[in-house]
Amino acid sequence: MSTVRAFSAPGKALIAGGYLVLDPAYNAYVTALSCRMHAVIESREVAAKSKITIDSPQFGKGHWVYEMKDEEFRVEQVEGDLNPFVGAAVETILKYVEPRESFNYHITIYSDAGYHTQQDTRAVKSGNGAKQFLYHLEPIGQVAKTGLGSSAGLVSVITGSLLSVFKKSSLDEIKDKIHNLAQISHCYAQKKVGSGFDVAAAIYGSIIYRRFHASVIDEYFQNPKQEKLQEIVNNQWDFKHVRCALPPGIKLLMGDISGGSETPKLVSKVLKWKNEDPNTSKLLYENLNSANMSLVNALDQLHKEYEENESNYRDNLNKFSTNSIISSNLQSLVNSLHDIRQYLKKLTNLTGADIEPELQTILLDACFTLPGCFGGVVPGAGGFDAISLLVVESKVDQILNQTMSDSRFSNVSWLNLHEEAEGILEENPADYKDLSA
Ligand SMILES: Nc1ncnc2c1ncn2[C@@H]1O[C@H](COP(=O)(O)OP(=O)(O)O)[C@@H](O)[C@H]1O
Ligand SMILES: C[C@@](O)(CCOP(=O)(O)OP(=O)(O)O)CC(=O)O
Repeated sequence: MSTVRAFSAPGKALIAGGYLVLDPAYNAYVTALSCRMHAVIESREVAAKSKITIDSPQFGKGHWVYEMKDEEFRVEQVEGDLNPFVGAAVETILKYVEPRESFNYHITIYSDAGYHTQQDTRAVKSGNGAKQFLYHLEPIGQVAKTGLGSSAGLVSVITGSLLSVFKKSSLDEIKDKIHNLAQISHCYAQKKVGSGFDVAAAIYGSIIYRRFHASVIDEYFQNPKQEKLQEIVNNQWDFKHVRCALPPGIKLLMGDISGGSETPKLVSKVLKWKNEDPNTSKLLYENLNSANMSLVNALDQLHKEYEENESNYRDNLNKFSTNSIISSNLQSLVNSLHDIRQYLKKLTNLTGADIEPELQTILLDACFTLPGCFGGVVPGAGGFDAISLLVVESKVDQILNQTMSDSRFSNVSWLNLHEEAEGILEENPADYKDLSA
């Protein structure tokens, strides 16, 4: 195997399952996006001390060096500002691998344009033209994010690339271990055990996801010993990641609202209400979950319909987009999106958390009148960040044109994204040459 290898992992949109996914009783529907985080890893001549260097040339001060200190596999950062996600990924992997031979790995990170604002950037293409990335002047912490899960992608590609080279493995052989390690590192960097759907999507791609029990990771945080880490990472975790993808001809359209929301604040409001009113919350969670599962079921039925009779399926999509007849499976899709919104609106009113605030309600109602639109939701934690629509693919251009001159959509920027269902992938290192010059 070549000494240079490259990997990429996708960003995400949580289409259904926000808040519920924090509880291992419920499933969520997560779509992986065409916006990906990349890592190019190279083994360099070994120096006096074993070290890992990470460069993120698209951002100011994007340079971090970590040295391994002793036989305990302790890591010390010797260059760069604090980057908790990079630090946690490097530290955890070394503790897990216990490398006995000296090493000097150099990783270069590249992130696709969708993760961050595109203002004040310069585009740079790789030598062979296969990849293009935007370069910012500011350090990463000062560049506005879009909420597609940059830290989950980052931790996943750093973990994936290092474990692949240390173990001299292909991704498929070690994917579950990469997942477990990335979840642990991401939780450690965030100082909390979240639902982990973003890391799971970065590794496994578009998935129906049910979370692991927080105790799996808590146990290690309480006893952060090497043996414990190895035991936990090598164990089979009790969680669900079943591959999924949108049915053919149906496209996810994401609109950036650039209002911004703080997920932790929204989550704490919802959890407070849930504790204070267990009966009402239980009922609402159950109803919201039924609507979420109706969406999953409708998408599944549409796949089956496509496999059984493709021309009939395409005909139904056409009829829907020209506003005449709607087939029963497409009607179920419309109904499920509508129901999800009703329950998220209830959650908004009962908790006081701006999950589907009035402005988003007005916007989503307007979106429903667009040609070929099945409906839409506020993804993830909701708020003023974004909207996600499911639309007939052949109508996308018309939607983009129509909304450009319609004042109801003046605060929406349609994102240049689509579903790319694949999780972490090995890439061709030649596609990244001459980027960081
Ligand atoms: N391209 C990158 N290079 C280096 N660090 C990055 C990069 N992208 C993200 N990060 C790290 O992830 C942090 C953002 O994580 P977070 O606040 O969880 O946002 P997101 O919702 O996009 O995951 C950044 O402050 C930085 O530490
Ligand atoms: C509320 C949640 O269930 C979903 C949040 O989804 P987002 O996609 O909004 O996530 P961030 O990128 O971290 O803001 C919290 C969770 O599952 O961690």
